[in-house]
Amino acid sequence: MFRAISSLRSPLRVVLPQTLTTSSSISSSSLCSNPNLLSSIKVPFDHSPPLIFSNPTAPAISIFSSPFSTRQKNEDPYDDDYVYSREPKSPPKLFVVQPRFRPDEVLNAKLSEALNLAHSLEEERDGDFGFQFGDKELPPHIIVQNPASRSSKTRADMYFGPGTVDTVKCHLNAYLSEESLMILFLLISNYKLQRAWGKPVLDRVGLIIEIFNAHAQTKEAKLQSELAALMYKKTRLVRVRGAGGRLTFGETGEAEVVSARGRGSGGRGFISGAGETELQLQRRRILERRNRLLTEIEEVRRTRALQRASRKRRGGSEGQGLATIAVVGYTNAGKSTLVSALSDSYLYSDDRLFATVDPLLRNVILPSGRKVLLSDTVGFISDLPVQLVEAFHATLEEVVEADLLVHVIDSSALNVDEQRSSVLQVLQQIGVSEDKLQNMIEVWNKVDLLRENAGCDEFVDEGEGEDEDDDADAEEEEFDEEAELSSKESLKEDAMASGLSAGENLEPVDDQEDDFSEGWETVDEDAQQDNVSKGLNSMDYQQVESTESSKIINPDSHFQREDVQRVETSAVMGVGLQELLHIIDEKLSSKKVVERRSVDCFDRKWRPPREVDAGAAVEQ
Ligand SMILES: Nc1nc2c(ncn2[C@@H]2O[C@H](COP(=O)(O)OP(=O)(O)OP(=O)(O)O)[C@@H](O)[C@H]2O)c(=O)[nH]1
Ligand SMILES: [Mg+2]
Repeated sequence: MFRAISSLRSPLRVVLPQTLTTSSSISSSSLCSNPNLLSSIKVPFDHSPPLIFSNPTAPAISIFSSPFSTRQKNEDPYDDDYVYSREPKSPPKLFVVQPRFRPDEVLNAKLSEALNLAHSLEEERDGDFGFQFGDKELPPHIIVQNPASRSSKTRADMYFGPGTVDTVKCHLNAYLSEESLMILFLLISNYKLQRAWGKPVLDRVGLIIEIFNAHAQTKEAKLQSELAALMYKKTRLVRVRGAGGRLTFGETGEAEVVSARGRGSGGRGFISGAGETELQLQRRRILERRNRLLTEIEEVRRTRALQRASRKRRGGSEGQGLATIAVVGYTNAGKSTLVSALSDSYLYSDDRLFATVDPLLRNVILPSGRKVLLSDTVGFISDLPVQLVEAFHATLEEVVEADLLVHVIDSSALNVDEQRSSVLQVLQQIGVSEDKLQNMIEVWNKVDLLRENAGCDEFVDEGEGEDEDDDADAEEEEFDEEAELSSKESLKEDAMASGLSAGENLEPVDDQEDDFSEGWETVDEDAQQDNVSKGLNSMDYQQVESTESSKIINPDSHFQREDVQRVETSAVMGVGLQELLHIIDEKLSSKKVVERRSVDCFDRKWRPPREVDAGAAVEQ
């Protein structure tokens, strides 16, 4: 069977406009004074509606909104919506600031991913997105000098040197309206940059978490995304020592003490505490909400465990357990498309990154007649935010507990090696056993694009799909986790209500002893000046190092094993699917299948990998 490849929708491929790649060499003064220069830089952007903050009725929780600017003094601290919400119908405008990397292939891969991430942020409505992904214009972007080059002009507090800060500001003023947001990749968000640029600054981690929030549909995914957003927010609360040494909170320098909570008069005419500061208030609320979310997520986790056990008991036609195969891989590798093709069912797939946030199970009948479950799950990304890994505990446990893993790799990706190694690292870090990693099947997907690039317009379909009877018998079964959860909801709500009314799980806040500022990021401008001479602060280095290192980790160094079974597929063309099903069949029936065992993968604190190669090539 012949099929034309040209009919396929190819994934987003970013071609860097020449004007952009040279933009970092434009001095800020010449840029600001020369309008022609500005207009020569291609900044495509539509006039989509502006972001609206603080809509108290909107259910979506956003980390975009700043606690500094949207704090409502009289809000009910126990109101679930106290964490600032935004209007879900308004996808934010983003402007991407991409530090330059060498060589150009690395820069292209990083920029492509950055733009794709920024592009992917859109609220899902009624199970659909407002725009076709391919119809959207790329967000405006600029490439700037990489601060990791540690030039003498680099400022520890601003991350970038003053020239770069000014250049970016000129672009922002020229292209973005007041409501627009900006995203800054590869570094921590920084309130001083926010102040300098007059825009909220969001880092890559924050954007990824925000995309999860926007794309989550089921209750489970929403809970976990919100938890990740909360934890991200918590680490971004800052206290600043401003002029005169006075401690203030956030960019606007609001007064620190905001309530009398924590003051103990004891009726004896003296004050024993200084009151609750804005930081303490914000942190206390985050912790309270976190505890409530954790309670609900724990319930989800228990329900999932029960469902797994019941699936296991139900068994297949020959008495074996109903095996679960987790389909894992980098985001956009084609996992959902593959699961759809194998199970002859429909799963949402799109070029948007993190199109799938809610895990789904599909029935598949293997060539031997054995029935198994394919689990389509959330995609990974390099330097996966720790907040997400920790919050998505319940979802990732499905991967850890699966009988077999199928790793889908986008063989046409610019940075395919980096993507592959990132996934392997995440799998290791969430607690997948070494045996399971060895037994994993590697699916090199999108081979049609490789062949397309090699100049072939068509290729022979190897006949997969001709024997459609096998698949036709595959009874589609979607495990509606929501429905199964609903029967438990009343119980859960009762438990939560009683727990909260009894004050359990809430941190005490009555005494001065409970100093909620402990462990908070305190920015002391004097101390920061010391860091200027040393270059960037340690957090900045960590971010940069981990990002730069991710491109140079040799994926083959640790995972190159002769027995790793690889199969080439094109999920959209139906190529390689039968071969894959046969391999799954063999693996499950052979003794190689690793015994299911419970691994508590989150006992230890997960941290992003830090492999650094001295050969990292960064522009100096
Ligand atoms: N050309 C080509 N495109 C493919 C193939 N498989 C998937 N795609 C496309 O790649 C894009 C991403 O596919 P998905 O199935 O959503 O990828 P995913 O891994 O589930 O992505 P996330 O859920 O976002 O992690 C979609 O536009 C698919 O149509 C393939 O074999 N060839
Ligand atoms: Mg998917």
